Amino acid sequence: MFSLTSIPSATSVFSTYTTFAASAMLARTVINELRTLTNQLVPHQLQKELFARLGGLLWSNLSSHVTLTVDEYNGLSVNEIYQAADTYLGTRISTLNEQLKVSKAPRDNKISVSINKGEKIIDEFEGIHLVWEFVSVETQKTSYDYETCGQTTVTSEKKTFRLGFQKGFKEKVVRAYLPYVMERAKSINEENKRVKLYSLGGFGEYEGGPWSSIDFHHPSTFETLAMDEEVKKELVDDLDRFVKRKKFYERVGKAWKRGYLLYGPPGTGKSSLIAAMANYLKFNIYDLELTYLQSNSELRRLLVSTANRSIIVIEDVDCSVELEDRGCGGSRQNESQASLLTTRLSSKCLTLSGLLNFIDGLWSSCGDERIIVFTTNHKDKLDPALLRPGRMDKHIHMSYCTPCGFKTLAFNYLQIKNHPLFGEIEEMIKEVEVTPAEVAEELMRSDDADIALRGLVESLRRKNEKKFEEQVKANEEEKKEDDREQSMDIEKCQNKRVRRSKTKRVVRRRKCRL
Ligand SMILES: Nc1ncnc2c1ncn2[C@@H]1O[C@H](COP(=O)(O)OP(=O)(O)OP(=O)(O)O)[C@@H](O)[C@H]1O
Ligand SMILES: [Mg+2]
Repeated sequence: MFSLTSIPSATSVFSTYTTFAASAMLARTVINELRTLTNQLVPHQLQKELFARLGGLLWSNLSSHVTLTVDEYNGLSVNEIYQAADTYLGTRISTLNEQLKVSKAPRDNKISVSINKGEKIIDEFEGIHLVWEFVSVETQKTSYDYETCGQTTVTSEKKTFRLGFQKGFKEKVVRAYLPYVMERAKSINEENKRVKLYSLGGFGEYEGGPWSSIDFHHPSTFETLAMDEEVKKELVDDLDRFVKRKKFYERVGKAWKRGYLLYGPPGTGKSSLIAAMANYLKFNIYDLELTYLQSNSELRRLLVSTANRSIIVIEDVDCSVELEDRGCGGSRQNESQASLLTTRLSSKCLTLSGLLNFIDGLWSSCGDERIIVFTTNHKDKLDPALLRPGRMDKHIHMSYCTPCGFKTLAFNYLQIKNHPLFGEIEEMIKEVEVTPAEVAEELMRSDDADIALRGLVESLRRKNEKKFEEQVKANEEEKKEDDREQSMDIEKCQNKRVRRSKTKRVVRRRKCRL
């Protein structure tokens, strides 16, 4: 991965010092002193020149130091240390670096800055002074091209980072500093990561496996989500705790997995909440359509090919599988029919709780964090086994819009925190069942807050009237039903009375005969 080159010591400006540590300390002190002094007296351009020369002088003259060479490629495979260094050093560029490169990938949001050939970056780690240098060597290869029947010249660039430090720290640099650089690079990459949406089927970039992906640009975040503030905070805390608990899950011997069941009427934000979770954690989303599945082995293959730090989503779980007891073994005969769920195309039984067990077994062996989310509009239709405690870790109810939710939406869509119509709207929202999606639709109708809010008041009023009419109708129906039952009762009573009087007459006649 990297090679070690010992550079022989040359005549040192610090030759009076016998230990490397002492000379390094002195060097640092001198540099710092000079830095303070020159900051006050010497112009910036001159400073750079001075430090470049002094740095070079010190490094080449220290009694002994080591240079680690980190090539971009290790044979045919990429060198992860090179990649990590490239990412990490992007954050260590100082005002003294002047030869910089900038780049931006087509779908990236950020411009990345890196050092150019020959530039040096100074770093400090637990008292070790380190100098990184970027080296790039262009090589030209001439070969015979059979297509053009002539010579072609291919230019390739061999990129390397050289890391110099005092020899005595070799162990510490390899064992502590480089892992630190890799760890930092990982979190920088996570911060800049683009979330991807993976689906089964044929859209997006096909990456060789069963999933194809597209960049996920859903704008939903926890700030824009209209939901009970307490539930929201609880969920964010739960996610934070979950991602930090690798050791805990290892200790208790459980798969590092968290399951959420989101339930509520259409348009209350279940899918938006999943998007907010993915954006918050920077986890990719895998949209698992159970109806596509042909067999359990296919399910296994799909789950195995999902990457770690991801959210597996099974939407509308009450509809994505058919309820059947066809093809199930004897042991399943006792289970309620509702708990037997088979995929449409499969003749094998697959219960959702079984699916969870299956996932547990699979993921406990790979040790990476996964989240699984089920959504449904009808919690009551779900497999009771799935609702048992311990199956899904959290059940989250996405409700109709609340006054508080309305304020969040008004801020999202109109950037307002108050308005004379707010009071009236909040009162109406308490009375009417309106989804956040419906409120959002009204608020989107105009950029003018007055117009948009008046439109919302109107639509809430219409909804209220409709609700009132429906209520009146329902009351009338109920009354009709009551009347019908009452008249049936009267009829029954009359018939009974007739029967009873007939019986009495018969009894009287019998008595008379006696
Ligand atoms: N709670 C919410 N907060 C913010 N916006 C919301 C919320 N609920 C719905 N919306 C808006 O309505 C649109 C539809 O919502 P979404 O798809 O998240 O609802 P859903 O509950 O998943 O519905 P379904 O059950 O039909 O899948 C969203 O794109 C968003 O603009
Ligand atoms: Mg949805």
